Amino acid sequence: MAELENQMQKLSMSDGPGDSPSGGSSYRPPHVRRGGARSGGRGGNNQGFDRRINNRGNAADGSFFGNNSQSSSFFGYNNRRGTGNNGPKRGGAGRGRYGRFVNGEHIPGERNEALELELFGAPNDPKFQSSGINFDNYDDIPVEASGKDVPEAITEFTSPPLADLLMENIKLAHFTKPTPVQKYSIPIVEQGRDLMACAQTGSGKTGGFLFPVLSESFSTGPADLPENTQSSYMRKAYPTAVILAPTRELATQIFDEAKKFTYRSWVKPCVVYGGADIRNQIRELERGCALLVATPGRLNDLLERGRISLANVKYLVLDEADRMLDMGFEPQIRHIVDGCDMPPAGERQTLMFSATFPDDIQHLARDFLSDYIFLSVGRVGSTSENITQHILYVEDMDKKSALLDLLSASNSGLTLIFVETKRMADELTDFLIMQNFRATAIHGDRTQSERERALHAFRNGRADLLVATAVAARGLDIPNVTHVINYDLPSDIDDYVHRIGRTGRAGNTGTATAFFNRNNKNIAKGMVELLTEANQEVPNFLNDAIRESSRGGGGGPRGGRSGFNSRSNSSRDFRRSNSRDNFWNSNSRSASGSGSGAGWGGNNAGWGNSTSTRSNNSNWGGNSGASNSWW
Ligand SMILES: Nc1ncnc2c1ncn2[C@@H]1O[C@H](COP(=O)(O)OP(=O)(O)OP(=O)(O)O)[C@@H](O)[C@H]1O
Repeated sequence: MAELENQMQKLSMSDGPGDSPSGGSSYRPPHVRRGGARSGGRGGNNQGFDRRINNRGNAADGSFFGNNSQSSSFFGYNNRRGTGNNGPKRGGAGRGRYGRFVNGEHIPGERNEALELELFGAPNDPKFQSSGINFDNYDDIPVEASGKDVPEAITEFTSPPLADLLMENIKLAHFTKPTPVQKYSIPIVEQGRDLMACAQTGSGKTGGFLFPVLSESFSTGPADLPENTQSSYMRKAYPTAVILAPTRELATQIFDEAKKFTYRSWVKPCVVYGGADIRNQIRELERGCALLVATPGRLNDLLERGRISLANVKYLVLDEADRMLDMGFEPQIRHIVDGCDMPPAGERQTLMFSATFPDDIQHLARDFLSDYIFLSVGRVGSTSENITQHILYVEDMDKKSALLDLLSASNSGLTLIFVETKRMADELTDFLIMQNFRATAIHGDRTQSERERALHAFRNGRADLLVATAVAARGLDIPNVTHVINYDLPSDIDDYVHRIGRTGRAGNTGTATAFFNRNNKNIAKGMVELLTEANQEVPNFLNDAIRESSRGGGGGPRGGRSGFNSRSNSSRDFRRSNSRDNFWNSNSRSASGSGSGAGWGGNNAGWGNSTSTRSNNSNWGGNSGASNSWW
């Protein structure tokens, strides 16, 4: 990484005159600077980590292209995973590992060493994310929790409030203490409240919803099946918890996390997503499903086929809700929440999690959440200081050379390269392979098995470069990603936040480099705000670009949802801005460090009015369409 930092210095903006907006800080390709010698690929052995080879399904090295990673990620270990040489007997890793809930008591399944190794890894196994040197710094991030009667945060993982079995599983995962979002979410959910939580990328939001939901489920056991269910000729799944996620990869990843923390419990997790064989998913659902992770489209499909009922749902989690709406899942989500048999807000608990919450998404919360607590760890949409950000001025035609320079300077860890189009992802991957780099690609035009193989290769380090479109921007937690390169910047600053958040996770450090030029003027302002806030260097050309934009200099598309040239305005709970409701005279907590949650505001005077505001929510689904243009 130090070498990379040095190389960054060499790519300094003051290299010489150019045609950047500031007139003197453009990137100079190597062939101009030093006579055209191109840097060779890391590894330099052209092992053919090629999407074309992937397409042929023809294992060049026989190690990963040939295997069917799909089966391991979807079916779960209880029926497909190999038993290995020293593996368990049939039934050891199979159904015997599940616990039971008998007469109000949770009886955990047997322990199984081989399965534990598979789920939790050996200590220091690089395939499993371990917390980094800056993990404790999360405690310094200011936390604000607003809403009525915000519960006191916990400071440690303890039982109570967490169920004993969950504590054991948390220990197996080598988690020693909760992250800020977990410190708050655990008591909030335990007390039956709804939650909208915003915390920086890589700061443990998945545990933030899984821990309390599982802990409660372990303690309360399965819900009774609704009446008349036995008469159906089809076996339906009646999950108690439903987690919606925008992409198949993220759904799979949440499922994998759920497998860890449900280990030996009565809670059987399942995952369903599009692009995979629905019959296999149905078969798996028929074996029972207490916690369902799903992408909205596939869940709708299964609901329409009568394979799932939502009548027993106690917990609904919307992970990366803003992205789901961006992707056009709005009608499906509304149908799932409002048009089927799910209990209404107030009778279920609803949790929304993301690192960014634009205002329009916060308004959505009015429809889905009831009397919720808004939690923000740091400023909404901020980036982690664990990520060192570099912005280089690079014209489009010089990007390939600049990329080669960067790659030749970094020789450890995995690098994720974001581009805007699927075509560009393929083109750049081909280019990198030609340069002897071990690259693969992930984007929406690849088949599901190709996408899974690409991710698998990247996770295992067999391909150390992954060229990706926005499909990989959200939520993916891949250990040892040390560098994220925005070869093409996104047009929405929130997308930039999520993309660079693939590095610098769980207290680890990482580097993010972006190629900026006139076409990206629309996010210059947002970037300056982000960089300043995260104590990063702000190059002059960004300020020049802002000035040029404000003079109406044109160029580049308009900004994303956040609006032209600016970041999302949602730095806090949007209900606060509704001063007529007198909403925020109420009880909030603001804390950092110990999470002790000193009172903020401190009086409850506002709740007469705010209660009436919330009571409108009982009509959600009825009039919300009219009042909320987002839908
Ligand atoms: N309490 C903890 N102690 C140590 N590591 C943790 C803890 N909680 C989560 N982690 C690890 O931190 C990493 C990031 O967690 P997670 O993927 O939940 O982040 P996130 O906030 O959801 O990120 P994103 O916004 O990108 O989705 C994971 O590898 C997870 O295993």
